[in-house]
Amino acid sequence: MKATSDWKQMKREGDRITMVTAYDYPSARQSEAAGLDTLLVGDSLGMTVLGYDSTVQVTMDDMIHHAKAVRRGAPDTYIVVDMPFGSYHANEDDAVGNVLKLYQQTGANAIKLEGVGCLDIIRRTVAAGVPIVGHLGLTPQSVGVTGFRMQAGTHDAAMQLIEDAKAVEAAGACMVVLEAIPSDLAGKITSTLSIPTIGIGAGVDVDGQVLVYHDVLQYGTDRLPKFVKPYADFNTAGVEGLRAYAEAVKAARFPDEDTTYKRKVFEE
Ligand SMILES: Nc1nc(=O)c2c([nH]1)NC[C@@H]1CN(c3ccc(C(=O)N[C@@H](CCC(=O)O)C(=O)O)cc3)CN21
Ligand SMILES: CC(C)C(=O)C(=O)O
Ligand SMILES: [Mg+2]
Repeated sequence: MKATSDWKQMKREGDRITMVTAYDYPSARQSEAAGLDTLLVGDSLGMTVLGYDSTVQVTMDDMIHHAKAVRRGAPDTYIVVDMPFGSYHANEDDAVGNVLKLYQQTGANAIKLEGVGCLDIIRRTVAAGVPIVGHLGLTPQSVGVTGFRMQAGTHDAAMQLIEDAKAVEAAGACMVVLEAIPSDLAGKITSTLSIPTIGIGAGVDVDGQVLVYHDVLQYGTDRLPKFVKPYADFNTAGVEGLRAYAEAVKAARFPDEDTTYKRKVFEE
């Protein structure tokens, strides 16, 4: 398993960091078998596996439930878990308590928080011993304010994001996710920071990439964000498999010899 101290070293050596989201035991098992450097139990699980229209409805209990399953499926992979909406903005003491709770109860290796409004929480939880990942650019928990669209598209907003990224590093984060921003800005931030940047819709000039499991594999998703390139088609494979199963049942071709217990318990 990677350690938090490995991330900066990978950046220095130009060894690109691979990350994918995982939400449950089977997706975690597959991701570990595929050799991903790190997994993210993203609050995007609210959309991909719970069917909400945003991540805002996701709770601490949801994150704990899913993260524990991911840890069981990927015991030897570095796991980052998202703090959900509402768990770190009401007041700082509760926020710190919730970070510690998520870290302690799930066996996560790091906890991720969105935005630049939580610098004190990052400082306090890193001081308490929790590795923290930042997340800037499009921060989906602010969908009501920003929409799901590219961020920092003007020179001023780009300059601000560079300052925000420096502040997140200075607060003690060990990595930062950059979501849906122009690639030249992501490149600038990447060369400015000594911690790795993990891009999603941030171009190739970053230190690593993250995508949503269900997007990479086309599993239960229909409309994909602009920045997604799918690498498999679970939708087609799944529907074809289920249709074949239903047809076999209708035609009494399933169950067959091999899938039937044949011990006789009644006299002829
Ligand atoms: N399945 C999934 N994949 C993701 O990458 C993802 C989630 N869910 N849920 C949480 C956020 C939301 N994300 C999104 C969703 C859509 C766009 C998108 O396609 N934006 C378009 C339309 C912009 C507009 O409405 O003007 C774009 O071209 O940027 C971007 C990020 C990224 N995250
Ligand atoms: C898209 C990534 C960065 C995320 O935060 C999530 O999946 O929740
Ligand atoms: Mg998230």
